[in-house]
Amino acid sequence: MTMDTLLGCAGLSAGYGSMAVVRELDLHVARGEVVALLGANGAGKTTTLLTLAGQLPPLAGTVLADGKPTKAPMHERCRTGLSFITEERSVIMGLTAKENLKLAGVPTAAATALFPELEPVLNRPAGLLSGGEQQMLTLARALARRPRALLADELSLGLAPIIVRRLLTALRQAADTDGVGVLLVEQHVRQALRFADRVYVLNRGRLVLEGPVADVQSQLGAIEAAYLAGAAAEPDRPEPTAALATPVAVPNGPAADTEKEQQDDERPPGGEQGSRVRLRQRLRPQRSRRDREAAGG
Ligand SMILES: Nc1ncnc2c1ncn2[C@@H]1O[C@H](COP(=O)(O)OP(=O)(O)OP(=O)(O)O)[C@@H](O)[C@H]1O
Repeated sequence: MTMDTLLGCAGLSAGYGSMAVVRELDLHVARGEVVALLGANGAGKTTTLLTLAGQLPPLAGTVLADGKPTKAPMHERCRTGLSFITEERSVIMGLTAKENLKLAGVPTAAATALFPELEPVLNRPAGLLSGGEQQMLTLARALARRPRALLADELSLGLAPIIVRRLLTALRQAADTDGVGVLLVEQHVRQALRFADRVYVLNRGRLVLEGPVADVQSQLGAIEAAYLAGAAAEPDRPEPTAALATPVAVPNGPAADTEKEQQDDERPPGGEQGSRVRLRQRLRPQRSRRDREAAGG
């Protein structure tokens, strides 16, 4: 961790009631970094983001903001430069795109400067926008407020690869140009790794791998096989740490459009409906309206 650390955690256990689903997690995101948090369905990614955002209290350990421990709730964190895009679409469907921006206090010009694609649809109800346009609106709303740190949970759920690239490009630019620190949970693993600087991989709530993307590229095949593809479907199998001892070469580097990657990109992200239902359930008792508005970016 450096002076530039915007958000992170040390020895964090997180979960629901007294049940920890994330254990002993150390993680940090520095200014200008895009960091990918990966893991199979149920690995604890959303729980981690909720806890880092101040939405769930930690069961143990410390959440860090600007390198210092914090217990501030999410609405306070949002006032001091945090933005959290949850996996639920957070635009208000009955309002136009322009009204959604106005409600968030974001000038239309600032949003269209980030996403010129929104210009022709500004007067359309958000509910009639495509999924990609809705997420551009969400991201424009979040980035136009110039956050210092941004948590994004499956921003590209269910979207076409070309839109995923567009959204991730915008995040990368925000990191490069404005120094935003981005922590990204993404189902499109290979896409995410093209844009990320570093990666953390969770398996059943525990960190099993971390490092710069360049260092873990060679292990990507093993990581996918061990933690990202079948792990959720086979919850009782032994911890597959041995798989990582034998790095599997990935024939094409991150910039190549391989057939495998194409398949990865085209694959419908798993557990969409389940994730959304769970998110709603876990937030219902705790989420105030103010939090929801803040979370929307
Ligand atoms: N409100 C809740 N109460 C109890 N357990 C929960 C609650 N929400 C989630 N869980 C459990 O916590 C574990 C981690 O879930 P989490 O949603 O953080 O994983 P994830 O990696 O984000 O998965 P996904 O990719 O499916 O969104 C899972 O076993 C899940 O069933």
